[in-house]
Amino acid sequence: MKFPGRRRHKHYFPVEDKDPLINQLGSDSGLKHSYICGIDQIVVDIEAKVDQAFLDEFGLQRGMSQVIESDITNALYERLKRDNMIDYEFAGGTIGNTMHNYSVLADDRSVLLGVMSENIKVGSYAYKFLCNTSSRVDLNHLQPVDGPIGRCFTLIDDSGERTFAISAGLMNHLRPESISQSLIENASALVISAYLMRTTANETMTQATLQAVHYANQAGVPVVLTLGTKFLIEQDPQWWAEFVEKHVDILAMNEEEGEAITGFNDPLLAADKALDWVDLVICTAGPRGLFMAGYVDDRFKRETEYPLLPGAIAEFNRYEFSRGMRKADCKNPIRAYSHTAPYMGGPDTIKNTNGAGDCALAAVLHDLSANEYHKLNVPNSAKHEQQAITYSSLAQISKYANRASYEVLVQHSPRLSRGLPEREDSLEQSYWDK
Ligand SMILES: Nc1ncnc2c1ncn2[C@@H]1O[C@H](COP(=O)(O)OP(=O)(O)OP(=O)(O)O)[C@@H](O)[C@H]1O
Ligand SMILES: Nc1nc2c(ncn2[C@@H]2O[C@H](CO)[C@@H](O)[C@H]2O)c(=O)[nH]1
Repeated sequence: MKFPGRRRHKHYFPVEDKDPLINQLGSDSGLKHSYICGIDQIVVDIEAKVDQAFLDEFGLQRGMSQVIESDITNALYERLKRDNMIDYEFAGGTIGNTMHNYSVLADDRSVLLGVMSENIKVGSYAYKFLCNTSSRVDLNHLQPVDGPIGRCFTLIDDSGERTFAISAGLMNHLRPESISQSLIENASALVISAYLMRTTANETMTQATLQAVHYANQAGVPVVLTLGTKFLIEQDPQWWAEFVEKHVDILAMNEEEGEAITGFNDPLLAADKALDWVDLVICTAGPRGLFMAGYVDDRFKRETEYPLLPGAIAEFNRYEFSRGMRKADCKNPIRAYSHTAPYMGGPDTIKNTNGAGDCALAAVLHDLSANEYHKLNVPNSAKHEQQAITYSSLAQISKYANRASYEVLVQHSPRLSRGLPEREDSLEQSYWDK
């Protein structure tokens, strides 16, 4: 587990400089390891720039992620090939991306559950998926299937809006019996997306996911749900709200998905509403940055040193220096919120926004897992007198998440090609000399 950098609010990730025991973490030998576990529909993204006429030609709805039948898939693929429109083909999937990015950021193990073709030809989509996934992502628990993985046509228009057309292949054929109970029970978190509930009668992905969620709920392993796309949630917001309340501990969404599930279009109010159901909320808001909301016990709350912010909840960031806790672990739970603008105000030129939210979630997962890792290896640390679920404060985590998603904005793919720099170029030398 990587604990990079020095702990300063200017920096993006904390290290407990003052705790001598932390030095034990310098050498990795003999340490207990934590990992996170994610489930996904295994897909390769096929990216192309298109216009509205192109979407109309194939009956695709702009901005949506939709599943397409094989006749449309074939026609679409032929057309993209014929006109030489494919920009790149790269491993994708919202949780696949998140696990990859987590492993790159943390330089540590994550486990990805899903299906994989049992016979793989060099150059096939299955081959591409494996080649484009970090070697730190453990793929040994994938369930073999006799057929292709999924394809996700990622069609981007002039305004940067993405339309996803999914050719499912056998991506939804993960079976409940392929989920290892002990693997889930020993994870720091189980990470799922709303897409996993979009299956047809003969597909078993939804049952497999519910099986994993059941194991996690029973064992007290935090279930992290990312909402994927607002269109899915809008179909039955009531069902989603009940599912989240019953089974989910940490909810990640963007502002549109937040509105779909809570009815509030203000990301702060949406995060606040979601806190009625879960312990921690991450709500990304594109160029407006990121909101987080969580609980802290009154005796552990920490006041911010930053200016208090106006908003739908007055001075909402007052306790943003607090580490997040489960509501059930608080004697007197109070709500803490944080907002962070995009890192460096956002890049001058955005190359790609696809997967920026997935990357922000990966950074939050790094912080959660770092807390578990620290607790496993230094259980007597003063740090764990507080039964927190995060290693850092909400303010610190959201900075880190924005820093990580910035990296996606300045590259062409949703998957990080390398970790964050040990020393940020933007910080002056004197900062590092201190
Ligand atoms: N136009 C932008 N300018 C500056 N920063 C941005 C912009 N778009 C995204 N970001 C950064 O990326 C983070 C996540 O973005 P966004 O809200 O678009 O996620 P998302 O819609 O969940 O993305 P995806 O579903 O593709 O993963 C934001 O919190 C912000 O830090
Ligand atoms: N698992 C899954 N991922 C999707 C779906 N639609 C879009 N995505 C992924 O979302 C990612 C961006 O967040 C892309 O890399 C896509 O692969 C879907 O239906 N299921």
